[in-house]
Amino acid sequence: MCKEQWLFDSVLWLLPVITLITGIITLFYFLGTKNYNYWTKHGVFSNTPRWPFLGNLRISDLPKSNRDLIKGIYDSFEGRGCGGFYFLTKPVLVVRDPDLIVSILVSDFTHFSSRGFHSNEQHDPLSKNLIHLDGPPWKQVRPKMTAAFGINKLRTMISDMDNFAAKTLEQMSKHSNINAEDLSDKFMIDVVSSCLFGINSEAIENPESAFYEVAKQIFDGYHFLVHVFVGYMFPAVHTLARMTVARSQVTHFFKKVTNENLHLRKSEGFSQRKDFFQTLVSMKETQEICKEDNGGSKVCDEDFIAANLFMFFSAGFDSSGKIGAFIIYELAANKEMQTTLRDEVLRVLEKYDDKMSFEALQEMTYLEKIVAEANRKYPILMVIFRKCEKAYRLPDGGLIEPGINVMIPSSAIHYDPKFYPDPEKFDPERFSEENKSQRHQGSYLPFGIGPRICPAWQFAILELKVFVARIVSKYELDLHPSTATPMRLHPRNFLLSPESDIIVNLTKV
Ligand code: HEM
Repeated sequence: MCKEQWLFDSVLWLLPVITLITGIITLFYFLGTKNYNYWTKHGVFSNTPRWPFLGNLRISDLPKSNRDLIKGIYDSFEGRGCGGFYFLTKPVLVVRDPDLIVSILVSDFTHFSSRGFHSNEQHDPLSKNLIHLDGPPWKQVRPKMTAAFGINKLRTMISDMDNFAAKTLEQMSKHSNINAEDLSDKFMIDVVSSCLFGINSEAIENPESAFYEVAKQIFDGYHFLVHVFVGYMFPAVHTLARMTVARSQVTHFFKKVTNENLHLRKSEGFSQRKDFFQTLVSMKETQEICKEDNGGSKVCDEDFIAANLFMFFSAGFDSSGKIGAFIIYELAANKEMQTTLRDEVLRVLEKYDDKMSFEALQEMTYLEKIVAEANRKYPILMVIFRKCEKAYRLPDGGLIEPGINVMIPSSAIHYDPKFYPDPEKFDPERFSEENKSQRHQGSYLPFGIGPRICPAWQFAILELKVFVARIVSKYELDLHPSTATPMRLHPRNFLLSPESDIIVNLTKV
């Protein structure tokens, strides 16, 4: 074959291959960037993404912790009230301005009443819980559930909380040091199980407590994080992969506990108790609507009770448990603060004959400030999630369409020196009456604000106060040399968590 012929044949062969490769690259580029003008089209500022499919994320972001990733996104809109972010190819509105935060979470709530967590109800019995409900069913069940946390009900729970604090102290007396997260989790598990569900979970006393075992499985690994992330960002993928809120053994456990508790209550006569479990039972009996979809409306059933027992148990023990551990850490790291708190607690308890009561807790104002600052420095949820339900005009004219996800990066706001100078410092005086009165409502968001605020926020504050007050009244706390200082945070956990154990030495006072 002559040279010309060979060249001609090669070009003939190569031409379709080159065309195919060019076509694939063009298609890949087109699909990976076709959404990138979404924010510009809707009049919202955004930073131009560099790579197809990655959106505004960068490869260098991947090793970052969740908290640092959120801070990076927040910082990328410095000087603006909000900005359009491309999370991979998905447009998400990120809000910075406290005025706009208050509008979205409070005054214009009707546009943003949904959280946007996806669930696969047909094959996930635990999905019908308050955190995952949106739209009319959420509006219908939320006030009934919140009523179980009214201030008069909370007052009656304090003696129960204090009994568990006494059991905690008894366990502590057997050891010279403690694992703060373990201790705090066990206290919160027993308090939530008893006060809300009338169940004795025996987490503090019984090393083989089934509730403690299942609690560890709920947030162990990344099951919940992946479920929330994929469901929020890519609901279709979530449905296709039949993702569930919890692993199957956890689902089985809460269904079984619900069934047993229902039988027990039936045998006792339902009207005996007035706790949260009873609220759920009443909602089942009055056939409250808890879901509306294409298949019509669904009423509260036994799965609805199991789903909310699961979610209130999980949300209840883990968030408060972590804050309890962070407070112990801060007290052990700061002896002066610890002594001031102990003096206050002992003085007030003496006045009330060592009886823990709502009034006594109210007089512990330094404790109040410490709990508030712990919730500032350790914003457990890191982000408040919303989904736009009704088209919304931003103050500068930008349009937010229904279906668009909204993220309020509370952890980054809590570390913005504009709101909290020297943000790494644990400083209870940020919550003096004077400082509190000057703070913008939209810059302190540990529990959210507005109609979708954490329904149990006062319950959480009370249990934390009882736990911390009793411990400092009996023990001097010092950090064990094995505890990392400064504290390192877990890079990937769904909730803000310490990376390693917080071990604290105990000395009786
Ligand atoms: C220090 C402890 C706690 C913190 C920091 C915390 C924080 C939060 C936050 C930030 C939200 C989202 C609010 C929003 O989207 O606007 C939330 C919602 C929720 N929390 Fe808490 N929480 C705590 C304790 C508890 C406890 C003890 C329970 C139950 C016993 C609980 C149950 C819930 C539930 C069910 C929701 C969903 C409410 C809804 O969607 O209507 N939380 N919490």
